[in-house]
Amino acid sequence: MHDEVVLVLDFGGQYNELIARRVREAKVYCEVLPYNTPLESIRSIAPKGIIFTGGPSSVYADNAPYCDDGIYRLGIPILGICYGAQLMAKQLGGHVARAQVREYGRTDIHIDNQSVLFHGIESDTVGWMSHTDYIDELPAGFKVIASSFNCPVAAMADEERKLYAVQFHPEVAHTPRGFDMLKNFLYKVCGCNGTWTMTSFIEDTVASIKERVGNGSALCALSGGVDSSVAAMLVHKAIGRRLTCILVDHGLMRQDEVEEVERVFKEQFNVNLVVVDASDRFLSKLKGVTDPERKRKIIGEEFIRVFEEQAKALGHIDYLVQGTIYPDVIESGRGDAAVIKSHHNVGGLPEDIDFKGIIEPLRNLFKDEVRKVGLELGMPEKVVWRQPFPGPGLAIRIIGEVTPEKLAILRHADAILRAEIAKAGLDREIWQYFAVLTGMRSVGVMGDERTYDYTIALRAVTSTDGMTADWARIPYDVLSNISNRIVNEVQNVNRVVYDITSKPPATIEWE
Ligand SMILES: Nc1ncnc2c1ncn2[C@@H]1O[C@H](COP(=O)(O)OP(=O)(O)OP(=O)(O)O)[C@@H](O)[C@H]1O
Ligand SMILES: O=c1[nH]c(=O)c2[nH+]cn([C@@H]3O[C@H](COP(=O)(O)O)[C@@H](O)[C@H]3O)c2[nH]1
Ligand SMILES: NC(=O)CC[C@H](N)C(=O)O
Ligand SMILES: [Mg+2]
Repeated sequence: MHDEVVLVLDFGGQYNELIARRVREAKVYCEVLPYNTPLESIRSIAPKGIIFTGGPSSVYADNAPYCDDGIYRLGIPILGICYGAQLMAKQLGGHVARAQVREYGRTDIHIDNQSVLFHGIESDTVGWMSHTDYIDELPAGFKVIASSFNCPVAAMADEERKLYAVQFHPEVAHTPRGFDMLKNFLYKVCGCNGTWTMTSFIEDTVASIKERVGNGSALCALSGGVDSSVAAMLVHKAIGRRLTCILVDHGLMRQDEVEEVERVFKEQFNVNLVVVDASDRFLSKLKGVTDPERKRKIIGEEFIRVFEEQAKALGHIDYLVQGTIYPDVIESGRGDAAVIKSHHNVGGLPEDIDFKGIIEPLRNLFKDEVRKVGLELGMPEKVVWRQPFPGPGLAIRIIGEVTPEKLAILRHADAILRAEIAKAGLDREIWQYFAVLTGMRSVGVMGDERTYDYTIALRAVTSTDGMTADWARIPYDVLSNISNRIVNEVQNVNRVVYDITSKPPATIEWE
């Protein structure tokens, strides 16, 4: 279906999808596959090039992920990054050892810009490093094409066989010429033309949904968020009125949210939309539960049960559509990556699901790419630029047990925060902003009387893809208005604090 494909083989790095996304930014279609994908499958895809990602293992450790070494004889250009570079060295007869001096972060490197990989780049540049091991002996046929003070083989190449390896990470923004290096690999080494665009993504996706669903029907879990709205539009383009959207009111939504989503969807889009009030059942399942991962799993399971019941009520439904995107997948712990939190729609999914299959057209994209698709589909800016809201809703913004009383407090505080941010004109600049009910109580004085009430935390972050984030520098005056209004207007709150941690080491949500 695609005239040029590049494969990214996944060896378990946290940020490896960044590589795929850079490839797409260079207008080349790209897929991420597990490191142990059989050679026959790779051959049948006939990629123009292959990129190996980094990963947490050492190549000489037991159980280190190894790909089939026949891959080097396919005649397909390969670029190994970090762990991927070390693996290439090891498998082709070189040697990898623990480095005397490990390198983390910004590192000066000297490159040989005669090598195609580095064409057009000044010979003294910067590479972002993150490694404990290094290549201490080259495999036969390779030469060094970059080095740093502590790392003699910061990059190596066998230009004849079109095999390249870099110890640093060209995919991160902190390697300033990294994108140019990747483009050299794609265009000059692999011979890609860069013809892929978001329009072709839409065409291909719609075509493949058409083929998969055939004459069948589908149910879309629609939250009103940008991911599920874009997913719904793509499926709607493919199968029209055979799609029904279900919005579950789990009682964990923000103030007026259900009514607003219902209005926008009924007015703006010609889709079947059913709103299900399931608040009682979610709240009763969550009663007494305090562990964040358990909350997430309970909500994930209950979502699916509601979808199954609705599917039965509607008659015959084959597929469930979800707006899952890549960060949901990676943080839930895919392949060799660590579990950070179980996103309700991935790690929180139950094992037995009563649908023929799940359709997730956005599973490989980042949020900002999803927004591009939405704009391309002509969706209203209001929907496309909506701030993200997690499926488990306010349940993961109330630390500890979720109760109707706490929900009422949080909803009110959150509505004030959102109104003040909008009033200050900051809603587009800040990626996500919300209130958290910390579950902590402290002493205050109001009207000369002692109070012992809850603390609300404000969380506001800037980000492009939700994978990393920084706390937003909200002007003090705006913070002050928010704080005054919350303690004055919300019952049972006597203190407001502002969360000033980035991600990592914190995450955006508190649970
Ligand atoms: N209340 C809900 N009713 C139905 N489906 C939901 C609900 N909340 C979440 N989902 C499903 O779970 C998926 C993941 O939720 P998530 O919050 O990541 O995406 P989103 O709501 O579509 O977009 P955003 O991240 O911008 O909020 C959604 O795309 C949707 O398919
Ligand atoms: O649909 C979702 N289901 C979930 O279970 C979930 N958990 C976190 N998020 C959202 O993902 C982004 C990253 O959040 P974290 O830094 O808290 O992991 C932020 O935008 C979060 O709001 C979720 N979205
Ligand atoms: N970021 C990486 O890929 C690290 C590779 C390997 N684990 C090392 O420490 O050298
Ligand atoms: Mg959402």
